[in-house]
Amino acid sequence: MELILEPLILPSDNKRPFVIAGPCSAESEKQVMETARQLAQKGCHIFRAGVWKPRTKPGGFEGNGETALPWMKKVKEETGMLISTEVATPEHVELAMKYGMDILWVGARTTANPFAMQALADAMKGIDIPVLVKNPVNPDLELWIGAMERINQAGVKKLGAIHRGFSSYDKKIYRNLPMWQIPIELHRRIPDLPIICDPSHIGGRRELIAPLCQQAMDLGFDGLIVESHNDPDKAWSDAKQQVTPDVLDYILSLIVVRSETHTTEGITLLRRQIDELDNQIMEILAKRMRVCREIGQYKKEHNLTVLQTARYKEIMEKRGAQGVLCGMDADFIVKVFEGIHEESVRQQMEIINK
Ligand SMILES: C=C(O[C@@H]1C=C(C(=O)O)C=C[C@H]1O)C(=O)O
Repeated sequence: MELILEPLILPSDNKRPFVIAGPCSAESEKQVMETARQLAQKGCHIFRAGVWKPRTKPGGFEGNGETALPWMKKVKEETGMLISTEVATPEHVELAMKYGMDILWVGARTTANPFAMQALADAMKGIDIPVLVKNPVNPDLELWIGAMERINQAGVKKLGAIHRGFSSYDKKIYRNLPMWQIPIELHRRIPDLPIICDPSHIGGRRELIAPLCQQAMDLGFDGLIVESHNDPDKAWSDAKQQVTPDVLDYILSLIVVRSETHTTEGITLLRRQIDELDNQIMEILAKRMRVCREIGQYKKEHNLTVLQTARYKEIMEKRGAQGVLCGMDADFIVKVFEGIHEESVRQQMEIINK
């Protein structure tokens, strides 16, 4: 089904990105108000704080719940910022609305559960505020879109998606793997849906926030949601990935925002070159396949197997190394040649079985 969307019009000093900032959790009235005042002073227009916190294991701080909602309301009254929080159950939606929440978001663990999503969507019937849906924890684009469809069917048209990365067992640089190809594909499928990047949850570390914000801008994301705390090292949750309002302001001041639509003469000429080069790649590939078919004919006549592992291995190693010399990633070249080899084997199989 197609999403019926209305534009998300959120306050921002720039066309792009709009920025949502605030602590991971609303810990105390003092912490919420201090962080909010500092953020407002830096020109932030949308405040975030977790009121209900889904934690991996029991026993941790699970948020202050309804107690924190009057603090959020006070942020709005005192600073004029819009307020936003995560909702995971119908009760959360009801309470958030009761205290004047301006934006709701759905967390990754909830998005991953269709029953929870349907219950949330039913509770959202009749509300007219923006709802942002984080990607599910697993890299499943259909599940992400499905969650948004449920909310959209309930009548919520001001929708946005939040890319917060995907869980993996192997922890490498990132807390959650960015797998940028997934939000890129989401944008291709639903071009009018705003996509917001959450560098705090992708990176899991303060130092990664700036490069991730820049990457999101380079890919044309519409907004950012960043965790900011008045005293990050003492945060009750996600201490490592939060920055002070001051640091956040500095990070945002360094971001270069590029435009997607301003096509210049220069880029048109360069794209012509790309078309020409792609034509050459296609011709060369076709030539290579022709030679492979001849090899297939030879194999048929001499009763040889199509797959020649030693030769395949030699090609992969050589091309990988050549790719690196040409400034390309070895894994990328391996993928390209894996694809070429698969097609070459398929074509030879046709010949051998004729
Ligand atoms: C073309 C051949 O057949 C197969 C395809 C290869 C390729 O496309 O480069 C390499 C080895 C074989 O598995 C060959 O044996 O050389």
